[in-house]
Amino acid sequence: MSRAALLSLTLTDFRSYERATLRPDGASVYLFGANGAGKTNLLEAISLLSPGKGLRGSSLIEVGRRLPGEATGRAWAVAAETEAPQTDFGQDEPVRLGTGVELAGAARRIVRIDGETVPPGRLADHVRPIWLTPAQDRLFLEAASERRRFFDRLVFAGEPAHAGHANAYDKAQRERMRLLTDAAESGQPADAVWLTALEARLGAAGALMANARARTLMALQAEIDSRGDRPFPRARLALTGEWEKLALVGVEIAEIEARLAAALAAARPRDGAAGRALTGPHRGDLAIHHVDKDRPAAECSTGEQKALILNLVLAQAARLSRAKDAPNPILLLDEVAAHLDLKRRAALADEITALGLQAFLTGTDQSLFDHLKGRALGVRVSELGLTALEDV
Ligand SMILES: Nc1ncnc2c1ncn2[C@@H]1O[C@H](COP(=O)(O)OP(=O)(O)OP(=O)(O)O)[C@@H](O)[C@H]1O
Repeated sequence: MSRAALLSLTLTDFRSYERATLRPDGASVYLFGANGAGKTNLLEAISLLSPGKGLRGSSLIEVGRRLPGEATGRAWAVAAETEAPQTDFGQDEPVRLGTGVELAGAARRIVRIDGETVPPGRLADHVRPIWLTPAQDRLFLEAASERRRFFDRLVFAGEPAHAGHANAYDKAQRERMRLLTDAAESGQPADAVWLTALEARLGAAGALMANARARTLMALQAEIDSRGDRPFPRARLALTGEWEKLALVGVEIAEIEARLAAALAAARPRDGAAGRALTGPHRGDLAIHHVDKDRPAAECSTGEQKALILNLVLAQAARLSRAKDAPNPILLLDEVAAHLDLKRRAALADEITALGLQAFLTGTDQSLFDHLKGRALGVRVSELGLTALEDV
């Protein structure tokens, strides 16, 4: 597989943009401009070239352009061209990707690849964005669910099937809880056959989730440990969930599946009374330890935490950039450079270049990207729109 980088990006009625086009032609891009100029909006548009709600987790109606006072956003579109995979027979024409809604207020977005409407999951065949945003500055203060979500995105970038398993798990979980809470409220027993079928589904999807997380964790840890002389803090990672722990010690997936289904069956009365399932892969946490400081990440400074998480993202990007059968990840780094000291900023620029990755970075000041000059496309974002510098 080739770099699978973006050649062009066009936004129509997306957030603050009536229409804007960016032509990175496969290069990395740094976007600079005043607060509120529209830098993050561009990264968000790229993040929507993958299944899900993008880097802000917004609903579809929020992203359509709205003038002040308008209640509903317009119909919007994000279109991109990516490099076609390099095959033994050479390189094909660029792939055309598109997403958006055709009617304002539509509940589902449409995804098209080369003009054909496809399920959003197919985007992962072409683009795999991984992002780091200011929202993740609070990662270690937030509930475990935020860290799981963050980690699951990294897992997903390497194993797109993970999202399907997580969705199947959530759906079965909601159905099971509805049965159990209805039974608890009515005093009538729940349909045991139906519950058993749902728990079998939860066992199967949950075991696959736990396994994928464990696999990614081990690969990430190996990647972090193997990358020596760098100015980014090394992390020691752990998954605290009981099902991930089983996967980490090598318990077979069929065994995890059977044990999870049995644990859920045994927990019916307890879960019904609590109104939520008290065991399963929706419960664990990602623990990150700063190796050199020998402290949990939560006890580190804001800058150290940012550098730890960035190092995690870079490790995953480095791993995936070597994968033969998947597109390279595209890094979306929102306001990351401003948190890094000079040495780390230089190292980040060198690493993006050395890995041959396409990255999109934002910051208020052009000088934050001095190390990327000549190696990336600089774009000024202002009320005049996007103005590319000519220094690539
Ligand atoms: N649906 C929308 N329609 C029109 N404008 C929107 C919409 N959603 C957000 N905006 C506008 O987009 C702007 C925010 O853009 P963005 O978050 O990309 O800024 P930024 O350049 O990343 O700023 P900062 O440096 O402060 O992070 C705001 O002015 C906001 O009002």
